[in-house]
Amino acid sequence: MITVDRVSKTRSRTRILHDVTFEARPGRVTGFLGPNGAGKTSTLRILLGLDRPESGAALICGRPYRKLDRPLTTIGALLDGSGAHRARTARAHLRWVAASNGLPDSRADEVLEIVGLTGDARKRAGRFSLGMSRRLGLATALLGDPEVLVLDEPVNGLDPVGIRWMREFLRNSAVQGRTVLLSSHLMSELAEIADDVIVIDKGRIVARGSLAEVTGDHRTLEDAFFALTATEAVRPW
Ligand SMILES: Nc1ncnc2c1ncn2[C@@H]1O[C@H](COP(=O)(O)OP(=O)(O)OP(=O)(O)O)[C@@H](O)[C@H]1O
Repeated sequence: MITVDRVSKTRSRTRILHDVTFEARPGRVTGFLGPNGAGKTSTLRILLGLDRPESGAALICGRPYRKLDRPLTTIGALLDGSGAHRARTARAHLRWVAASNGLPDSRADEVLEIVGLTGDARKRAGRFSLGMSRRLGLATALLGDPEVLVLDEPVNGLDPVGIRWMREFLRNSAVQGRTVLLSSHLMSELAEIADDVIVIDKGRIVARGSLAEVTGDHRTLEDAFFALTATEAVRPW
């Protein structure tokens, strides 16, 4: 369970988050949708303890990130990149992160298998393609078998096979009872995968609810989004 309660943040004298409030529940994929610069990454960074809110609270299973004991066992996060040093092999990276959270070495091979990287365990992270790096990042997030997964733009740059794999993986994670929160500016992608949707625009939550509730009477989530944010769709020539 993720609870974000009236989180505000100012950067360079500009308020970038205004009383951001939402929940992401177990067993559901929650899509965090907004245009470039809306405040998605800033919100996720606060949730993951990488930044502090000015006011309000972002809680994971009832606690702020910094109060979690062995955080990897509660929450796994995928931000940009795999987080691995280029010269380290995939397995060495995973063993190093596992050790830092008191997890056994054997977990490294287990998560490599889950993400389909068993055959690349001895390859250096610097030689991984974008799709492989994304899988390695996900493997790292899964080390502690966490009940919450947070992913920032997880399908960005992936090919159709990678997108489908990621979509199925996230759906299965929710079916297993995990809380899955993913950010995206890709509306059609979110409509494919999300049970619940939170829409953020210019640092404010402008809609939240099930996919059907947020889509409302509009034909698609994209149409609903443009109506909610009153953004002029860029017309083709
Ligand atoms: N370090 C910083 N200093 C000043 N402003 C910042 C900083 N980081 C982010 N911002 C501003 O905060 C706002 C929200 O940025 P954020 O990266 O959270 O958006 P986003 O929704 O994740 O966008 P994108 O889809 O492009 O990743 C933007 O206006 C951005 O310019």
